[in-house]
Amino acid sequence: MRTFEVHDAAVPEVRQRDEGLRLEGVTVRYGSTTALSGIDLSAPSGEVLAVLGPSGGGKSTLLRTVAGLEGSSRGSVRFGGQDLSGVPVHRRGFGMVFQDGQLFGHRDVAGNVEFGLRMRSVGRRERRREVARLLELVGLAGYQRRKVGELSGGQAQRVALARALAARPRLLLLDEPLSGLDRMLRERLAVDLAELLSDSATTAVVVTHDLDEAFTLADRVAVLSEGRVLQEERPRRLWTRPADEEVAGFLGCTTFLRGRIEDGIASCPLGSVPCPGEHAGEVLLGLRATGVRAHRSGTERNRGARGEVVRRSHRHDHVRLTVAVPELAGVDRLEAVVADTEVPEPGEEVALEIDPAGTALLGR
Ligand SMILES: Nc1ncnc2c1ncn2[C@@H]1O[C@H](COP(=O)(O)OP(=O)(O)OP(=O)(O)O)[C@@H](O)[C@H]1O
Repeated sequence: MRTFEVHDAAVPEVRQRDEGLRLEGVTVRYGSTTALSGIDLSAPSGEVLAVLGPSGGGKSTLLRTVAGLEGSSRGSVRFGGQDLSGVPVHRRGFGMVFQDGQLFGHRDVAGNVEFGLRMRSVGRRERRREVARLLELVGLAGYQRRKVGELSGGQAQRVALARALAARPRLLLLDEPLSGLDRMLRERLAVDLAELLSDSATTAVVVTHDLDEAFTLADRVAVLSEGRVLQEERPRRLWTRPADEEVAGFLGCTTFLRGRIEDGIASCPLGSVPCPGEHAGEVLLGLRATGVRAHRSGTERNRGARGEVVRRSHRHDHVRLTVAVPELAGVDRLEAVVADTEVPEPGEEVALEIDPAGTALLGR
């Protein structure tokens, strides 16, 4: 059985009026499993908060809690200053798109999208125009009369998204909204959706484990793991200044090197990274694969560290290498990238240099 605990904090009503969504101290348990533990999070009015994290971290539970699907909240989930405890799902005025879509099977695509417009008492001609506009937005122009049962999983998900947007909810809750789509469509829709949310100043919470989705859509990103918020930040800042190795690891850093900052430059055995304004001292650098460039030794690009290629794998626009680095203290192997015009063989020696664009400074 699930228990739901909240610790109500006395925030003055005046300050909360335009605050959008605010969670304080939310704890949700399933029997002996604590799915959420003392969550403090907010999505200010008009902003998109992405909640990112590994599988089982509590993302869906968080969304369901905000939606009111978890039963009796007791006051620390608020929207626009209003305490939502006791407010049932259908009275919250929130739009939801969950992974399983949940379309009305007895209505066609237009009937589903139209539903939200009818709720807003939009006239017939305007409804038709709006349905067409929303279907075009989600890449389903002309699908009005298609039966819901004849849609692919990804198409159904897009209809669910159009239906939620049609209702112009005061808060939009999206659970992996683009996960069922192929890469091209996902990228296009993420950009369109970001634009739409921003133009309509919609407040939204997007739950995802996809970094691109989170960073395209969000004004702020929260990293949730094992029911706790590890860090909440503006996307760019989170990307370049993750709090610790766990967050950095989730954001793609695979190698960690000790370095030192002097005069706004962080130096480590692989090279240096400009970091203007950072105070001098020890630092831990997190390197993504794209933060280490490899060159065949014959090209003699630098006098930095060297390593031996252990493995290589072809990606769509570059080749990724696993490189053994006996010279580097504390690191056996690291991931590096190499241009696909100069791919070394396994066993070959490569020179390594740091690419600041793929690095992060931890704990700053
Ligand atoms: N109905 C349930 N009964 C018991 N435990 C549950 C239930 N739903 C979720 N949990 C547990 O709560 C924790 C958080 O689950 P949740 O589904 O919120 O994670 P998630 O981050 O959304 O995962 P995913 O990315 O895999 O969807 C997990 O440990 C999960 O096993």
